[in-house]
Amino acid sequence: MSEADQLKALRVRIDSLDEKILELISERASCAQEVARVKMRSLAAGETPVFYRPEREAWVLKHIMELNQGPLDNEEMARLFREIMSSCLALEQPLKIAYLGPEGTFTQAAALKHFGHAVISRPMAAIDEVFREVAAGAVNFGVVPVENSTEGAVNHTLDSFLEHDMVICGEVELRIHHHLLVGDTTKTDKISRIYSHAQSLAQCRKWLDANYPNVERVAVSSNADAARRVKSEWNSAAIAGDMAAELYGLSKLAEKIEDRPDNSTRFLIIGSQEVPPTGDDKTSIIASMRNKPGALHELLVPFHSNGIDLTRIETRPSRSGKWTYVFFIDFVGHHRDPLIRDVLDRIQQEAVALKVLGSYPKAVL
Ligand SMILES: C=C(O[C@@H]1C=C(C(=O)O)C=C[C@H]1O)C(=O)O
Repeated sequence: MSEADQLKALRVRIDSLDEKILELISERASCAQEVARVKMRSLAAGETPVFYRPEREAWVLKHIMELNQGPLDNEEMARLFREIMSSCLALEQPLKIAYLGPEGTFTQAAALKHFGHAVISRPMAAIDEVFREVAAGAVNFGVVPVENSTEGAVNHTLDSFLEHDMVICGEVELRIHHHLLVGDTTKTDKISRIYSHAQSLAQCRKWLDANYPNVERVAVSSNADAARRVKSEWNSAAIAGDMAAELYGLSKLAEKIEDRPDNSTRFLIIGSQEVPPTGDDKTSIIASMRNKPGALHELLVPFHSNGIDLTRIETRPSRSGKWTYVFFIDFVGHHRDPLIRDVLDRIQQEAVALKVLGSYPKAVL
């Protein structure tokens, strides 16, 4: 067979597969619509339906990854299913998501990675505003950064948990690649100012020291904001990610300039919905202890004696007294697991205050 004939035959096959995929996706979407009808029918008076089920979505993605035999890798396949589920859920109810904006931030990328693209996403000017928007019920969920593998905790987010009653419903992890971006009119040999968010400047500190030691580094409210400023200034550059580069039509003078190649940020999904166990969950708590010797030890012993895996511990000033602290702790397990309940009961006896921020499926993607 000639090359042209072979290609023709393959394209006929692809067309027929696409038709089958189309039919199957439509059938799947109809099932999701039916799920919505069933949920509506069994609603008690005054009750609002819950369409979004993070624990179910985590299971679907994991199931797909287990079944997948290639040639697409697991992450790629799960990403496709993530989008199918997002569109199916939007038929039931399009989710409204507030995120730390403006458009083009890594937090927006995290929101889309977690929920897929079929959501209504609203950029907020500050982390606290995301919390307030969720608390006011103006959106279903919020997305905020909580820690970076190079720079550590995002304190604004931790402190916001002290001020708002919020449930953590999920987590997302995103590899963060930073680029040095310039506009069409930038004179690249005359750059005298580099804009970015303070976290991003810190994540690229060594690269900047080596390549632009004498250039002023200006911290702005987000790296998308940095990218926007560069558009109209011939002597400045921005450090930002792909989304911001695309959004503001900037080009990359240098790519992947983060000091650590595994630079990642973890984001939290905040809302008001408790998530049932999936068998592969994490829990976040805030505990404040009496200000006495051995307080931290007392807090940690119950975890150790029950063999619970702590994934993170962070300390912040409590704001209720000078030199008193609260501990933010993440660990593996769900607060409904009997073992975890036992640990929490033991901590409760020693702590001045204990707040379970939420149990949620471990990030799948
Ligand atoms: C279909 C459902 O509702 C939503 C859509 C899902 C999907 O498309 O697979 C999964 C969970 C829910 O977020 C359901 O509850 O099963």
